Amino acid sequence: MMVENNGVRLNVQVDGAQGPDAPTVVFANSLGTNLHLWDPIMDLLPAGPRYIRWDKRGHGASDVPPAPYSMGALIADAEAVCDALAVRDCVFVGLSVGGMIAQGLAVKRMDIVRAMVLSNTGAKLGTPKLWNDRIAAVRSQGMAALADGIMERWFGPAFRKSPAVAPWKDMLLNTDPEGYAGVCGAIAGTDFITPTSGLRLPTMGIAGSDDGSTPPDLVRETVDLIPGSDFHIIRRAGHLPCVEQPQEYVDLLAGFLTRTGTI
Ligand SMILES: O=C(O)CCC(=O)CC(=O)O
Repeated sequence: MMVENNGVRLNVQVDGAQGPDAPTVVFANSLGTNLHLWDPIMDLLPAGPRYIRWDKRGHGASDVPPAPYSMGALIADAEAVCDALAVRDCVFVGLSVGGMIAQGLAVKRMDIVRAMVLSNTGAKLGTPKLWNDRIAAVRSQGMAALADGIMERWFGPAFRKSPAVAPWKDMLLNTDPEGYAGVCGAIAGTDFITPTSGLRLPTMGIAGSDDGSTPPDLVRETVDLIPGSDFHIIRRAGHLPCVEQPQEYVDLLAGFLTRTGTI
């Protein structure tokens, strides 16, 4: 289905239970990926909840407005998706920039987010210079010039050398450079350290031992801003542990859904 936010159409997929009465888990994906990032875990997730995911603006089958995007716009997109599907009290799982969206949405809409999973993310990612250099590179050279470096940060060495890496590299290469640059702009302008420090909700952090984008210490420092949070490292995984170690990822999610009374 398509959901519109301020003239931008967002591609949304709902799996599992249908309808707002079921406990709901919402997934927000990372830069250069689309909602199929979550495909490897979908069949492993516990039955019962409604599972919602969408393509961020500029990614997948969603519209590609001109770059740059603001983090406020990405959060408003998440809000529009959740409101269109009458989501209340969900568990919001955000990976990387998706985890920034989780933090921003939790600050803005506690009625939507009851608990969150901050996966491979931070309250602040990199520096404005890093993102502005990335925008300049994608604009002048396209996605292909960035792809090998990104694969090194996304995946551990064994996965990177295996044939399994090909569809994920294709997903990146098929990302619209305008959409990619747009989301880089949103990350460049975001520092959630102060707002996230004020959050009080059940939170679990997940990191990948080989993550070259958001290393374990960054994820740990971020979830430590929220009292009572817990933190887990998945071994033999990089920036996208839901792809590299799907069963371990689901085991952590299922444990969190149980602890938060979602299932
Ligand atoms: O993955 C994200 O959403 C942002 C972090 C990043 O830069 C990933 C990468 O290394 O390309």
